[in-house]
Amino acid sequence: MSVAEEHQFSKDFLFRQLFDRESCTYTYLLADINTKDAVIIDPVLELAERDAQFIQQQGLKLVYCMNTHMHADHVTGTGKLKQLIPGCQSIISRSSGAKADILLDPDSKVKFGRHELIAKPTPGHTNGCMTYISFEQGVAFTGDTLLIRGCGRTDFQEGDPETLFKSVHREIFTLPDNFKLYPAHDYKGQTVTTVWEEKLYNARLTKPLSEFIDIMNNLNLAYPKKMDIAVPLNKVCGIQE
Ligand SMILES: N[C@@H](CCC(=O)N[C@@H](CSS)C(=O)NCC(=O)O)C(=O)O
Ligand SMILES: [Fe+2]
Repeated sequence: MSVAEEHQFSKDFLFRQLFDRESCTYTYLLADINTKDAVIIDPVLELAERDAQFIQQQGLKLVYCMNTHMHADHVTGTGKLKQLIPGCQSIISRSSGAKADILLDPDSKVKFGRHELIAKPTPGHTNGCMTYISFEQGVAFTGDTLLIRGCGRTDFQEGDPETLFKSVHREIFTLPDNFKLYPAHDYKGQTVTTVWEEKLYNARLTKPLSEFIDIMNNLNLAYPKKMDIAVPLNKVCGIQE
């Protein structure tokens, strides 16, 4: 497998990767180009107006605001987008413990136009982490479970290294090699990876489980600056009027 053989999006699938410079969060806008039905994954509060404007400019109808997990480092833009775009519904996993219009169970499908995302539980960074997969488009949105050449930390919320390792090996590394992986964050300017690349080059997840656990238990990262504000707000999917 090489970069040239990456899975390509179909012509009626709109994909946009948006970025928040402050929290280094990636937000993804996906849509059915024919029906205009759209979903957004992991929006950021401070950029909700940017996202709403883009959705309006493209003539899209935002049906769902989805979160891969209950974020600890930024406030989700879900609540704000629901105010800006009436009718759109919030989505998160049931196992997150957060409140939302729709709570996803394992293998739940999120449909927009003729497209769909399948929710696969990938706990370990938090209990409620989901990876959203489009098998037709060959793409997975991994949240903080898998980051490019790394992975989400496991030292707060319900983090557990062994659970994360098993989630990735069960749900992500079993996908076809040419599937593209889009994470919720990148701190080095990387934008996308593939299953093949991560199985070969991921600095943490290519290690044996015992070594992985040791790495994760010794990251010594500072807690996210906004954690005390973000977690309670994200428990209700962002700001409420
Ligand atoms: N410095 C940032 C927080 C950075 C951080 O902790 N990132 C998380 C994802 S957001 S919950 C993470 O899992 N990082 C893994 C890693 O290896 O960096 C801030 O203050 O917001
Ligand atoms: Fe996170």
